[in-house]
Amino acid sequence: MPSLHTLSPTGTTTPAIDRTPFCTCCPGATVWLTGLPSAGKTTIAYELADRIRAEGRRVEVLDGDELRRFLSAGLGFGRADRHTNVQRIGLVAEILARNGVLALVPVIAPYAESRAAVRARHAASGTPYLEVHVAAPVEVCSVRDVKGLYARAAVGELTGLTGVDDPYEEPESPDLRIASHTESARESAQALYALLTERGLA
Ligand SMILES: Nc1ncnc2c1ncn2[C@@H]1O[C@H](COP(=O)(O)OS(=O)(=O)O)[C@@H](OP(=O)(O)O)[C@H]1O
Ligand SMILES: Nc1ncnc2c1ncn2[C@@H]1O[C@H](COP(=O)(O)OP(=O)(O)O)[C@@H](O)[C@H]1O
Repeated sequence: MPSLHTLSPTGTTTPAIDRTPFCTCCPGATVWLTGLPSAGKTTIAYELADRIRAEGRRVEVLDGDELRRFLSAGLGFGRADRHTNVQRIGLVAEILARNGVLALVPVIAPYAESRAAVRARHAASGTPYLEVHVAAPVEVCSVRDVKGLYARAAVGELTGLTGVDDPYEEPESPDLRIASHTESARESAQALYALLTERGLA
């Protein structure tokens, strides 16, 4: 059953701005979905975004691929560049979240130190932050191989692939760990929705 939300007034004067009524009763938050390539981060983020948007919440998916084309253009996949990428995305997410948006971030973020810095930035501004480990193991991810990266790594066309020949530091105590290899994407999105509800964020 859809939850009850308070709706803001509908504006009529500036057509260029989306004036769709939106829920103002839940605070914004950042939900960072970390995990290996093809673990299911993007699928879960968009599935959840559709559901939450339908309830009148403002929600944005900060898609790693898209952000790397613009915000992080020119960055590679070495440790320093991945850290920079994650900090930049963390900043954007925090700005959105502290302004009432639910920011869903399906980005690998392989280093615990990078993730901790993003969490600390949110804590400093009192902005809710959830870390979700999308935990399909590399054996499953490499079969899914949505973008063909594992196949390219297997024949030596790609090096530095997370989980293959580049590190992935698993979160030790995430707010939620999703077994995205033993359940459907819909079930995974539902588990995350349940956590948001429990924390008063949806
Ligand atoms: N070497 C290597 N390692 C990992 N990932 C790679 C690599 N090369 C390209 N890609 C593709 O880049 C997508 C975005 O990466 P991210 O910005 O999420 O990575 S990171 O957080 O900066 O580590 C990431 O997207 P997802 O597959 O959705 O995770 C990959 O498809
Ligand atoms: N429980 C699940 N959660 C998310 N994706 C799943 C799940 N089960 C199977 N999948 C499939 O796994 C693939 C994950 O791809 P994607 O979401 O692009 O991964 P990532 O963003 O982590 O690289 C998709 O083809 C999706 O349909």
